[in-house]
Amino acid sequence: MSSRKRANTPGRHRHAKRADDRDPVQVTCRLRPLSSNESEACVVAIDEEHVKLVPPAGYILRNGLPPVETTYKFSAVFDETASQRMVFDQTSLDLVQDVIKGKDGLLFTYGVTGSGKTYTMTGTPKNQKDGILPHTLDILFNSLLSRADKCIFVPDGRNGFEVQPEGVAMLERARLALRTPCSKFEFKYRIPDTRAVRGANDDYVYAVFVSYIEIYNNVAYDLLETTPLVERGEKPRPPTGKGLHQDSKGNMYVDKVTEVEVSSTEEAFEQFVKGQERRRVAQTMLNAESSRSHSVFNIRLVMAPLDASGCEPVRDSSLLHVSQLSLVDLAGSERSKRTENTGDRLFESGKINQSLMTLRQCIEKLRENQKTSPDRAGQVPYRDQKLTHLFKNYFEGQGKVRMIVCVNPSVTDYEENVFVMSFAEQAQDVEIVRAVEVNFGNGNLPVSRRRMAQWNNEIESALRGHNDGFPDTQAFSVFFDAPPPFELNGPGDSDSIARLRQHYQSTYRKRQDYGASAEQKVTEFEGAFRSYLCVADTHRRRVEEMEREKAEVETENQRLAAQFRQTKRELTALKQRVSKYELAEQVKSDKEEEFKR
Ligand SMILES: Nc1ncnc2c1ncn2[C@@H]1O[C@H](COP(=O)(O)OP(=O)(O)OP(=O)(O)O)[C@@H](O)[C@H]1O
Repeated sequence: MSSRKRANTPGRHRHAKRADDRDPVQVTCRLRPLSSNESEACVVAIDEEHVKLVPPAGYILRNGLPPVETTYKFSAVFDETASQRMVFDQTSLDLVQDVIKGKDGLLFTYGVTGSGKTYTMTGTPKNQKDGILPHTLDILFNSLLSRADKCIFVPDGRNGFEVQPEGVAMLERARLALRTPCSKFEFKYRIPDTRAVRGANDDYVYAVFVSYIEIYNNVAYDLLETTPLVERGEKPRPPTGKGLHQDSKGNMYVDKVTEVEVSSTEEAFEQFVKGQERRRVAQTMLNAESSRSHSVFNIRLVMAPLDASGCEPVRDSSLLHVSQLSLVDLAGSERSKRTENTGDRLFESGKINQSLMTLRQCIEKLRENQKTSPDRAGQVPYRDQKLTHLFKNYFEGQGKVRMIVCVNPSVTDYEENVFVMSFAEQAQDVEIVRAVEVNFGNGNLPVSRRRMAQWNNEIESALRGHNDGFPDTQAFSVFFDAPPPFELNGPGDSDSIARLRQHYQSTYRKRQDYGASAEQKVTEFEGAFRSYLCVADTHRRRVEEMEREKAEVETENQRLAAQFRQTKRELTALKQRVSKYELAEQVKSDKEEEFKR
C-alpha cells in the first residue's frame, strides 16, 4: 500500500455564509497533455471537479518528511482531452453574454511557464484550435443586433467615449476606407464559431473597441500605439511606459491607451496580431521574453440608445453605456532556482514574482476582509503593482472574475504546481459583488423603437399607393359615377329629378354591394388571419418544444461525455493496476524459475 496519505483540500470548509449579492471568483483547472519528452505525471484529474497532486517518488520536503497527496476542488477540471470549445463554453460564454448586457468581466489564465496559458487564451486559429479570444469575438459580433457606423463614437482619453458630429465621422470613415487591409493569414483556414447569445437590446446600437496592453517589469506598455517604431530610417525607439489613472467613476485605466474600433472578428484579431508583433519588437529592444510579461486584451462595448426615429443613435455622450471584458494572459509563475536565471532574466523573474505575489496578497487580504466587519477591513495592496492596480475595479466593483489555472502535469513542474494550486484554491474564497441588471428601458413602448420605425415606414409607403392592400382615394372613385348636374329647368322638370333619383339610387345600391363585399372580405381576412396566427402559434410551441428537447439532449450529452471520461480514467487506472500485477506476477514467476534452477 502507498505510504502517502491523502489530504483534503485545505480551505474548502472555510466558506462562510455567502451574501446574496455576491459570487465567488470562479476558478477552473486545465491540464495540458504531457509532451513527447515527458513521461511521468504528478497531476491527475479525478473527476469533473477534483484534481490530485501526487508528489514524485523520493521527493522530500524541507522538514525532511515526504509530502502528502493533495486533492483540490475547483468549479471545473478539464483533463488533457478537453477541447478548446468545451473550455470556452464553461469558462467564458456567459462572460460574453454579460458584456452584451452591459456588465463587466475579467478572465485570466494563470500557471507555470509552458502550462498552456496562451494556448487556452488564444489557441492556434490557423490550426482550427481557437482559444477563448477568437471564440469570444465571434460570438460577440454574431450577437449584436445592430452596430453603429464606424467613427461615431471616439474615446475621450479619460476612459469614456464621445459622440462625433456625423460630418466628422464620415470624413474619418473615408480615411479608414483608404487604409490597406492587413493580410488575414491567421484566419485563412479558420472555422468561425457561428453561435450567438441573447441579450442585445433592439433599441440600442453597438460599437466595439479593443486595446492591448503589456505589463513588463511593472511598467505598462500600449501594444496598439500607432507611432511606427521605425520612421523613415530613424533609429528604433524603445516603447514608452504608460501611467495608470482613475476616471470620474473610480475605474482604473491606462493613460492614453490606443483603443481601436473594430467591426468583425477578423479586424479585432488583426489588432491582436499587430500587438503581438509589436510585443516581439518591443521585447527585443527591452531584452525581454514573451512569457515574462503579462498581457491584457480589453474588449469594450459602447452602447447608445436610438433616437425617436428609431434609426440613428442619440448624439448625447451622457446616455452611452460602456461594458468591458478583460482577457489576461499572466506571465508564467516560476522559481529562479529551477530555471537558473541570472542577470536580466533573474530581474524579470523577481518582477514577475513580485506582481504575482502582490496578486496573492490582494486575494489573501480580500479573504480576510470578508471575514471581518467593514470598519476593521485592512487595506488591499493593489497599488503595489501595476497588474493588481489595474485589476482593482474588478475585485472592488461588480461583475465576474474568472481564473483558469493551467497545469503541465509533468513531475518537473511539481513544486511550482503546489504554489499554483494553493493560490488558485485561495482565490475561490474571494467574493465579488454580482453585477446588477442594466436597465436599458425603451420609453414604455410595447415594441422596440427600431420595429416601430419599420412599421411606420411600411404603412407610409403603403399609403403612398405602393402597396395593393391599401387603396388610395382615387381608387374609390371607380366605384361611383360622377353625379349629373344638380340643376332643374323649372318646377315641372321631372326628367332631371328622375335622372338624379336614378343616379343616387344606383349609387346607394353600389355602396350597399361594396359594403357587403367589404364585410365579406373582412370576414375572410379575419378567418385567414386567425388560422395564420394559429399556425404561427403551433410553430412557436414546436420551436419551444424543440429548444427544450435540444437543451435536454445537450445536458444528456454532457452527462454521457462526463461519464465516458470518468470511465476512461477508471479504465486507465485499472490498466495500470493490471500491468503492475502482471509485472509483479512476472517477477514472482522469474524468482520461482530461478529458485527451481
Ligand atoms: N491543452 C493543450 N493541448 C495541446 N497542446 C497544448 C495544450 N496546452 C498547451 N499546449 C502546448 O504546450 C506548449 C506550451 O503552451 P503555451 O505556450 O500555451 O504555454 P504558456 O503557459 O502560455 O507558456 P508561457 O508562460 O511561456 O507563455 C505549446 O506548444 C502549446 O501548443
